[in-house]
Parts: sequence; structure tokens; C-alpha cells
Amino acid sequence: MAFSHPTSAYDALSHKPLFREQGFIGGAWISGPETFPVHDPATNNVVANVASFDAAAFGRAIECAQAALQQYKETSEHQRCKFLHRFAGLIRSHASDLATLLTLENGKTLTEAAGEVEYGASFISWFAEEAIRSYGDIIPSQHAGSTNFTIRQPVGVCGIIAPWNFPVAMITRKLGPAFAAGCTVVIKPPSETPLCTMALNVLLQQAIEEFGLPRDIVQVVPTRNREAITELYTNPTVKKISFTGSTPVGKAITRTAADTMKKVSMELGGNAPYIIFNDADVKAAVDGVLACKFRCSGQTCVCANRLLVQAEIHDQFVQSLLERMKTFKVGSGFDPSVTHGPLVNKAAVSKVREHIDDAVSRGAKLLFGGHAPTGLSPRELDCGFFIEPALLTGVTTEMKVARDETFGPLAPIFKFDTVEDAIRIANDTEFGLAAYFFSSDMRTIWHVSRRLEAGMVGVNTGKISAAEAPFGGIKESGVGKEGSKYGLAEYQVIKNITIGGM
Ligand SMILES: NC(=O)c1ccc[n+]([C@@H]2O[C@H](COP(=O)([O-])OP(=O)(O)OC[C@H]3O[C@@H](n4cnc5c(N)ncnc54)[C@H](O)[C@@H]3O)[C@@H](O)[C@H]2O)c1
Ligand SMILES: O=CCCC(=O)O
Repeated sequence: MAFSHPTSAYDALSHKPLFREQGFIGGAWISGPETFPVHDPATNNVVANVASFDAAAFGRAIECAQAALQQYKETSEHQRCKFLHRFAGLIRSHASDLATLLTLENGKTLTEAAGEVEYGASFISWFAEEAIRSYGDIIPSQHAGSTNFTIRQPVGVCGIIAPWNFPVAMITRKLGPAFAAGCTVVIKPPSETPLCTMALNVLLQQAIEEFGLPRDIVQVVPTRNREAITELYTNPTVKKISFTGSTPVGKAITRTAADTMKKVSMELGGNAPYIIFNDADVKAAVDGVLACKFRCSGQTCVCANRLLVQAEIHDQFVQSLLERMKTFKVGSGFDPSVTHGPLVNKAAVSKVREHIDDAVSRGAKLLFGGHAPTGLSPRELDCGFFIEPALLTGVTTEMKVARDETFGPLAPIFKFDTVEDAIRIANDTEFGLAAYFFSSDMRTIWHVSRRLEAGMVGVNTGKISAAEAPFGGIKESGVGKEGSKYGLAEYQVIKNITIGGM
């Protein structure tokens, strides 16, 4: 199928102002002391060179966000609601360009990218409406003549750090509640995929201007310098850090942020079990794997990492999944016939290979994939970060893939016998982000849902993410909830006011 794969981010856009390589500090787009390249993972071409800032720039950005907070926190909830709806509208009206940028810097297919842009906009729309539902309480007092009232106030300046796998949605899932609550923000965009953050800020600035709000309510500070980011979670003016990324980095930030008692939200790594019981609808279970295991080529925190299949249904499930995987096509995300794009970098491809090799060396069978895909041009094979989605059977709990998040397109199948075996294997991990299972028995559904140690459970579905559903893990997968009616409170503090003498 004929398609064109852009070679520069600027050329790819129909609305050119969305292309920005600078940071946004103190209400203006500014260049940094250095730049870093942004690579297209399908070709390894450099598609932009983005400003890289130092710790002093983070310090300035934090001061500016603090100054803007004084005005922004006094806006009414209804004004914030209208402003956020306008921002969501602008995202939707530029969805095609945003999806193009997303595919170019992340690699996922244009169809997936368009889905992510709408998913990202849905958080802004959702929190526009949550802004005006920020209710308090009236609590009877035990002291005669007194009554307690609670109000919710913005926590203050928030630091936002997000990963490359969802460069639009992971930013909007944090921006929406922060602005709805009346906070101002300093964003450190993901270094592999910073262009979507800049484009979002172009649209945000348009909404800000139309509503007469301070430009400084948002600061965007890209950097390749890890030391510089430390300023964001050590500076006492920052009252909250919202981080999405790996568990080791999340733990390190939480430790340091504790010195100034910042509020934290940590959306970290996972090792999701995906259980198929004997009484499952096999077609639905395979559909679920396609939606969940292979989303963003397996680079999603809620991706199934371990497929546990009960003995009686095992062979039928494996055969059905294999047939569906044979229809996959790997290549450029701009090719409409492609189902799966490249991985983010070479290290990601190596990790998938490492998990396959380890499993095979311990007795697992590689039934499909795991190699460089056929049908790509020599240049794509040479430069792009491609791997065929892989299917392993005979996987056991001693293998690396049982403990370690692959974060790639590898479906490892473990066979089990009883419901209790499945629950034990599923929970045998320090992670607790998502878990999935398929069964048609109501008692199993209730029993297993309650016993799985995960913040989110999908029953008879592989799709659990949505603006209205509380998103977040337990155990070492993090703390806090994003989206949903609970997400706003993460950016607020509750103040109790006792009025006496009444
Ligand atoms: N739970 C969730 O909602 C969720 C969502 C997406 C990704 N993830 C997890 O993220 C991981 C993959 O993303 P990644 O490889 O980009 O993670 P990462 O932790 O390396 O990076 C995440 C972000 O933190 C920044 N960062 C890296 N080191 C830092 C440091 N020392 N100090 C401050 N910031 C630092 C990065 O530049 C990036 O912006 C996976 O484990 C995945 O499960 C979790
Ligand atoms: O990668 C993690 C976030 C993806 C999602 O919101 O479903």
C-alpha cells in the first residue's frame, strides 16, 4: 500500500505552529544551552533537535509557576471548566497533526496514535467536569455552637514527569486534574518523545490567551540532563510530584521528595497476569490479548506480561492466538496496512530477545516471531527498532519473563491446573498494577476479582483504561489514582474550618 513516511517533524505537520523545539519558561518559548536529538524509531532519523535545560532553568520555571499560582488559584471552578473544555476542543481539532507527531516520535501506528489523542483529550474533558464537582462537607461538631466545614484547595505548584509510551495521554491525565484543581505545573517532557508535549502547549497557550489566564500556569522544561530534573523534586516550592515511569526511578523520586514532604502520585511498572480459565470464551480472550498484550507493541504499563492458561483450554487458546498473530504486520506506523510499529529503541528490542532466549534455554518453545520481521526494506531493518511479536509456550515461573516486565511484544504462556494455582502465580510478584482474567462463572469472577493483588482488574476484557475509571497500582506499582472521580483529589488539600460561636 502506498504511503509516505515523513523525514522531519516540521514537514509532517499541516499546522506548522505545532512544531516547537524550544522550552516554554516564564511565558515564552526559549532555546536552551544545549539541544538533544529526537529520533524516529522506525528509521533512526533525527526528526527534531530539542532544547535541553539545566537545573537553573527548572528553578526559574518553578518561580514563574509559583507567581502564576497566586492568580490562577483564585479563578472559579466554572471558569476552569470552560477553559479545559476549550483546551480539549483544540486537541480534538488538531488530532490529525498530533497523531502524526506521535507516530513519528513514538513509532505506534497512526490508528493507535489517533486513539491515544482522543484518549488524551478525554482526560481534559473529564476533569473540566470534575472541576465543578469539587465538593466539601459539613460535619457536625462535638463542641456546642461549632460546625466543621471542609473545603478543597489546590496543592500548589506541581511537577509532572511522564514517559515516552503515551506522549499525549500521560501528560493530559496529569494536566487535566492539576488545572481543574487550580494548580500550576512544570512539565519535564519525556526525552524520547518531547514534541507532543510542546504541541499540546501550543494549543494550551491558545486556550489560556482566549480566557485571559496567566501564560505561566504551565512551564515546559525539556532536558537530557538527569541531574537537572532533581531540582523539580527537591525545590521546596513544588508541592506535588506526579510521576509515571519505571519503579526504580519512582522510588528514588519518592525518597527525595520526602525531604520536603511533597505529595506524590506514582504510576509505575507492572507485571500483569492475564488468566484464561477453562470456562472462558476463547475468542473473547484472544481479542483481549490483542487489545492488551500488543497495544503500543507491548510497551504499555498495563500490558499483559504473563498469560496463564488452564490445562483443558490451553491448546485451543494457543492455536487461536497463533492464528491471529500470523495476521500481524510489522513496519512503519505510517503504513495503513501495518498493525505494529517499531519499539522505542534498540535496548527495548534486546530486552524482548533476552526474555525469549532465557525462556528457550530453560525449556520454553518459541512458537512464533521473535526475529527481525520479513518484508522490511534493508534500511528499515538496519536502522529501525523492529521485532516480530512473539509467542512462547511452556513458560515456567523460574524464567526471567515471570518476574521482569518485558515491555515488548512477547506473549509467554504458562499452563496451570486449578483456580488457586492461578491466583498464587498471578500474585507472586512485587508489582500490582493490572490483572485480567476470563471466566463465565459468576462465583469465579467474584472470588478471583477480590483475590488478585492489583489496582485494576479486567474481567472478560483486555480494555480497562478510560477517563472515568480509577487508574493506578498497588504494591510496588505505585501510589495514587489518575482519572476518575478520585483523580482530582490528588492535586488538592483538604482544609477543615471549624466555625464556633454559632
Ligand atoms: N503505571 C503507569 O501508569 C505507567 C504508565 C506508563 C509507563 N509506566 C512504566 O514506565 C516504564 C517505561 O517508561 P520509561 O522507560 O520512560 O521509564 P523511566 O522511569 O526511565 O522514565 C520515565 C520518565 O522519568 C524521567 N527520568 C528518568 N530517570 C530519571 C531520574 N533519575 N530522575 C527524574 N526523572 C527521570 C524520564 O526522562 C521520563 O520522562 C515501564 O516500567 C512502565 O511500566 C507506568
Ligand atoms: O502505559 C500506561 C498507560 C496506558 C493506559 O493509560 O492505559
